[in-house]
Amino acid sequence: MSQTLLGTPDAHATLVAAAPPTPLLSIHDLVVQYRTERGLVDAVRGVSFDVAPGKVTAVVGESGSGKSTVAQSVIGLLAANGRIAGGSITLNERREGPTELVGLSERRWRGLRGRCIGLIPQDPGNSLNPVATIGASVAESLRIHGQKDRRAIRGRVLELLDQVGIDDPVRRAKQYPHEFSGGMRQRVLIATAIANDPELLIADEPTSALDVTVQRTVLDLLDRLRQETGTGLLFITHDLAVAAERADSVVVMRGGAVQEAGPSERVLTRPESEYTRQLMADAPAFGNPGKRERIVVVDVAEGVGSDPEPLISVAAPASPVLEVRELRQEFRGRAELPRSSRSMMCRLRFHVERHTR
Ligand SMILES: Nc1ncnc2c1ncn2[C@@H]1O[C@H](COP(=O)(O)OP(=O)(O)OP(=O)(O)O)[C@@H](O)[C@H]1O
Repeated sequence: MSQTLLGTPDAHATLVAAAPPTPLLSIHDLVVQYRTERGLVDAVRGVSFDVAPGKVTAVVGESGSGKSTVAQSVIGLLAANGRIAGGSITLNERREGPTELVGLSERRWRGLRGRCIGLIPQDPGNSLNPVATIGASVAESLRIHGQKDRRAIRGRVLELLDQVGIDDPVRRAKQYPHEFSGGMRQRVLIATAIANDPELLIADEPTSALDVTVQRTVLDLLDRLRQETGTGLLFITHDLAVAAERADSVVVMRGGAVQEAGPSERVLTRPESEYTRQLMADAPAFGNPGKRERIVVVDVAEGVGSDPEPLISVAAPASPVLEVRELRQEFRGRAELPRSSRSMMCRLRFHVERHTR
């Protein structure tokens, strides 16, 4: 007598293997409001999406679309005038299983924040205590979560600094934030965020305050650490090109709502929503190559005197100064401009594809 398909052990194994993994984070129908002089404002209106374990989910959208509000809700750090008015945020926590984050008491948040969810903030300049040494800042995140043994803490701090690529950690740990560059400070903040092996990292525009040359190394570092530790990453960015390069899935937000969500490869190559298409068309380093015009940049010179901006000459620009200014911005995101040789002519040749409207 033939067995039913479901009855065979092999078929069962196949079905189990094919089942999608339980999401690390599930946001369902999230509504967030801010109290303002004009009354209550809905900043997030019914947002739902998941973050898979060990994967990168990028939330993209223009300024004011609600990206940071979602991130702040997930880590329980909404501004004092903000409140979650509806929905749920469930963290599938390694130790305690599914944990509802909406309505969590501050006491429970203190146990969870930093231990289960790490935050990499936007501005490394303002996020470290200026009067604490680098070592003390990283150590603090370990102490908060119960680490008491001074020797173990010191060892772990040095290990973390080394892990995020800070040379000579013994010497560096004794220095203060002002002795570190922006990129180095961001590495320290990443070390702090991963100190307690969180299952979820939230990075809110982690490189937007950094020089373009440093942005890539910091993003590479995040990629490497994520792969090493298996941490899921909720990545807030306005940069679609970065999302395309780094994210497994993308959530496109507009006006506090999700316009479109799915695997980044699909969303950013075959968008279903007109808004995503528009965002892609407007992104300088992104979009439909068929709609681009090629401009050859013939010279880039370091700015001189009171104008530190790079001076860029283009062959046959479609229109004058304004576009050259736009091009400077575009360069920031695309190529390393030589900064060291001020006033020295740098003969560089770049091919820049510029979107034409
Ligand atoms: N503390 C606040 N009080 C009142 N309104 C706020 C507050 N914080 C944010 N908002 C408003 O909520 C909406 C969403 O803001 P949010 O910062 O989440 O957007 P965003 O997509 O992260 O933007 P950006 O990329 O500029 O940071 C905006 O209309 C913003 O003005």
